[in-house]
Amino acid sequence: MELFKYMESHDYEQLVICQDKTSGLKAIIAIHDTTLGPALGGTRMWTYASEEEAIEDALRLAKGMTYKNAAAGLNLGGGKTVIIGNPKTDKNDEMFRAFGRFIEGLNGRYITAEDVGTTEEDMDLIHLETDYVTGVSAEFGSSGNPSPVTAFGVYKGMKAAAKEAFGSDSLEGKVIAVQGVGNVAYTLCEHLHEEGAKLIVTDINKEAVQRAVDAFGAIAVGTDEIYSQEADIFAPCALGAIINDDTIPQLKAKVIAGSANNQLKNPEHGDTIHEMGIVYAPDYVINSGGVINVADELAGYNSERALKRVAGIYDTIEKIFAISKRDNIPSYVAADRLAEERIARVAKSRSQFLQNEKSVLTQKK
Ligand SMILES: NC(=O)C1=CN([C@@H]2O[C@H](COP(=O)(O)OP(=O)(O)OC[C@H]3O[C@@H](n4cnc5c(N)ncnc54)[C@H](O)[C@@H]3O)[C@@H](O)[C@H]2O)C=CC1
Ligand SMILES: CC(C)CC(=O)C(=O)O
Repeated sequence: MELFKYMESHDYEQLVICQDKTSGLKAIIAIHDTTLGPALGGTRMWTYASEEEAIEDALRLAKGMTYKNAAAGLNLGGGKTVIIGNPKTDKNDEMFRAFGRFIEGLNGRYITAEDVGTTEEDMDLIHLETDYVTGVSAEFGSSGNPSPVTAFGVYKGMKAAAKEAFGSDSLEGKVIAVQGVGNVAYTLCEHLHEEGAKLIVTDINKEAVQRAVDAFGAIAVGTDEIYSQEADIFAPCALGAIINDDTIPQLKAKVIAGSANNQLKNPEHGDTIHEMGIVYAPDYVINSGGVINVADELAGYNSERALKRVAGIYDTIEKIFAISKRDNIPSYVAADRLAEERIARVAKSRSQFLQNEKSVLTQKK
């Protein structure tokens, strides 16, 4: 990859490579855009096939956070970290403390939280070294693990998508195929089951599948069979790039609404499902509940306020469908437009000169 060329073409601000030999930390912090405020985005720990793949993932996910935070109406920019390693075997306390010190060194340009492979306990270790971390334990007056709130937001967004597709937002009796029943999807299934939806689930983890079968009477299917189920709604809650040339022809669902980041393999796949009449709830909008929740910590966490804001994902999704219809564009383009227009408006409103202690006018002769 030609790094500067890539960063320039996607408007990235900064890439920080952090290593600590003692703990084995190998982290990449990507900051995409801080027009709206400091960059907030989680830390992912994953085994990457190469360093290049890890850098690409950090950059891609950071840009996604810029759009997610902007569309959610947060005064925050976009960033993300990936730590290279196996979250089951390669973690140690010193690693997260060392990482916390690197974050502290950025002096508030980047604030972290949980993502795939990291936990509340990891955030608590980071918190020993910096205040620029959210999703830490409730005992520190914080919001804790964001996954249940992400799930609540996905549930609300799915209802808005159901209204668009079926004329009613009731999920009672709807057949919903859920891909991956991990942290977010398990709580999502709780909401769906409570409302009377019929669940079909898959996961590479057999225990996770069994848990959903036992708790919700879900029907278990193989990982390759989930796309072709006779379902009303497909809820991707595991991996990215699962809407692609192979899977689209198999889909029978009229709605795609799930928590996974970067669901469209390429933008063209968003065009194809739009042309097929499938109602797609853009990923970074429907899954923004977690970041809305952790962002609330920055103002002193208030769970009632945060949940009310997360419930607003329903309205944001409705607004995106309205833009999509008005401008005759796919919903993913409508979401991008919403985010980009907000960033452009704020950039313009902040462009006038403001005197501060570094200004030429205040420098002592
Ligand atoms: N946790 C959160 O608050 C947020 C999560 N997300 C996204 O939502 C998705 C799920 O996140 P979590 O539930 O936190 O992760 P998780 O790791 O707890 O759950 C993911 C599940 O997917 C399963 N899985 C992996 N590969 C699979 C495959 N090929 N087929 C079927 N299942 C497979 C895993 O075994 C696991 O049970 C991720 O894409 C994440 O980036 C997005 C926003 C916030
Ligand atoms: C809790 C969030 C900060 C996690 C995140 O990075 C995301 O929404 O993808």
